[in-house]
Amino acid sequence: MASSYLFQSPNFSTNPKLSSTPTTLKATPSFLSIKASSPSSSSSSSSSSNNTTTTTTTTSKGNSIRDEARRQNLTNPPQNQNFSAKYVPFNDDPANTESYSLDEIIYRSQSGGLLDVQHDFSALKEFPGSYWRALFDSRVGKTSWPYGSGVWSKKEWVLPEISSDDIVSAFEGNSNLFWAERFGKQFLEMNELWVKHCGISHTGSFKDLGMTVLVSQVNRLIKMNKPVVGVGCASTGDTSAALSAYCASAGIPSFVFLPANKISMAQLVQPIANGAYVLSIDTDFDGCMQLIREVTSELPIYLANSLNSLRLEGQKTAAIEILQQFDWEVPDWVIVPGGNLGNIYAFYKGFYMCKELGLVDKIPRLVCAQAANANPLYLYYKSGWKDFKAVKANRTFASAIQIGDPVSIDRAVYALKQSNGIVEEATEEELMDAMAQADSTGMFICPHTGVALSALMKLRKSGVIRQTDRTVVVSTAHGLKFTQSKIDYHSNNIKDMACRFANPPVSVKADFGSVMDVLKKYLSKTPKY
Ligand SMILES: Cc1ncc(COP(=O)(O)O)c(C=O)c1O
Ligand SMILES: N[C@@H](CCOP(=O)(O)O)C(=O)O
Repeated sequence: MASSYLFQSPNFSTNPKLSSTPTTLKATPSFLSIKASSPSSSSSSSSSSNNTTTTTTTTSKGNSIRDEARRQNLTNPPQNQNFSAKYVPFNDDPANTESYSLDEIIYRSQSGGLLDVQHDFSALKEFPGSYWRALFDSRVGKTSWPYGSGVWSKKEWVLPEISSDDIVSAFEGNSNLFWAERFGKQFLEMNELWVKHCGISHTGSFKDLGMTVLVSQVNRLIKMNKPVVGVGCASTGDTSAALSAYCASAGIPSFVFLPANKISMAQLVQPIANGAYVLSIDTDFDGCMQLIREVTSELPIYLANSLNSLRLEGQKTAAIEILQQFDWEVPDWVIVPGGNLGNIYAFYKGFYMCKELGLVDKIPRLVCAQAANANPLYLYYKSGWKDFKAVKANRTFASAIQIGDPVSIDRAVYALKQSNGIVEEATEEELMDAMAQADSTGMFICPHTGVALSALMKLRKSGVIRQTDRTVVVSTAHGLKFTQSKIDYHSNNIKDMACRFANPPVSVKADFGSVMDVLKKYLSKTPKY
């Protein structure tokens, strides 16, 4: 290893106040050797792979699913050996031959532009679309390693060359495509409204999909003795939660830069609990992003934000999953809340690959929905794509998308242009009302999904999205991460907001008469079902 550093572990006081626990800790250069691992445990079987030893848990039958995968030679099925992928400059002149192995540590092209993971389509095209559909369908709901994961069930299209032994997975993906029957009918007069619940996931957001890929590749790099001592990110909460969980699972150190007091308590506690080295920095997300870019260019800490195109390889599988869940029928619209703007491109890429490789014959139109308080893409779109300006992102209840200078702006513009897409925005009142309305129909969504639903309501009202259009709203995080925003709303405790759908609890004395009085009053006003 070229150079390595030992970072002091977070040293929290015994009775810490959560808001003050992440502290600025000193990094002390020293030597640290990280042992790459498979998520592993103590017992019986062990094997050698490259230069490290992997120990795996045994099942009652004596074999772990990892062992079983090796035994069945699923680790590198012979038909996969022709598939490959490499980094190329994003959306560059096809005549440019610049490319890099995925085993290189590189985030930008020679010209400073974004990179993209390019798959060898000619090898993938040797198999017809029907082959891929059948293969992917055959893996859903299974426990075979690693294909039981919604991401790794598409391994050949994600990281075709990684050994299954190196994969770090929580069997993420395969998330619910929820038929939002009541919301669709009641508020939009639509029968075909679906919510892709990417937030019902291991760490409660869609970030798990990308992070399993990135951390798996890091695990491989460490096994190859590449100079990596840990993985780092700037975060509005969800990226750091996913990063710390996957790193903890693999025994790899993680470093997270959080904007102080700008993320929810539930999100803050996730990396703390998973043992990440957490820096709470007195700036906003864009400031943290700038810092992590500088730090990762100086220290052998691998960058985990979506600037790193590996992440998008995992995230794109949510798009493939949507098609799969509709039996390979293509919806008319897919609406995605946007912040750093990697995900909108990931969705485009997933749909594009399915079309290009013959699984479907078209792609849906994409909508990217932004909070009006952090809307650089929306403003760019409204200028006719003439004038991009980063903005200072203002506070929004959709705190995970409080981003003013998105790193993937070029990817987002490309995805929207290629899909005849649209950008919409939602004010604070609109997004909070939409979240409350959705919750009142049995969902429990995050404010970002409120942004996407609010965009849908506007597009329905203007007639752009029609009553019969099959529409998928991507729900990006679990509502339980954002309970404070719901508490504020339902307590009517938000300045300058009517909170029209607030449903505050009723305080009542602990006697039968008082309880009966309030119930009778309520029932006399409530419509009968
Ligand atoms: C919950 C949630 N929704 C939406 C987004 C936006 O995704 P992207 O940054 O890829 O645009 C993020 C992160 O940015 C997020 O954490
Ligand atoms: N919402 C994100 C912001 C960073 O986005 P990334 O996809 O570039 O990591 C977060 O949760 O941190």
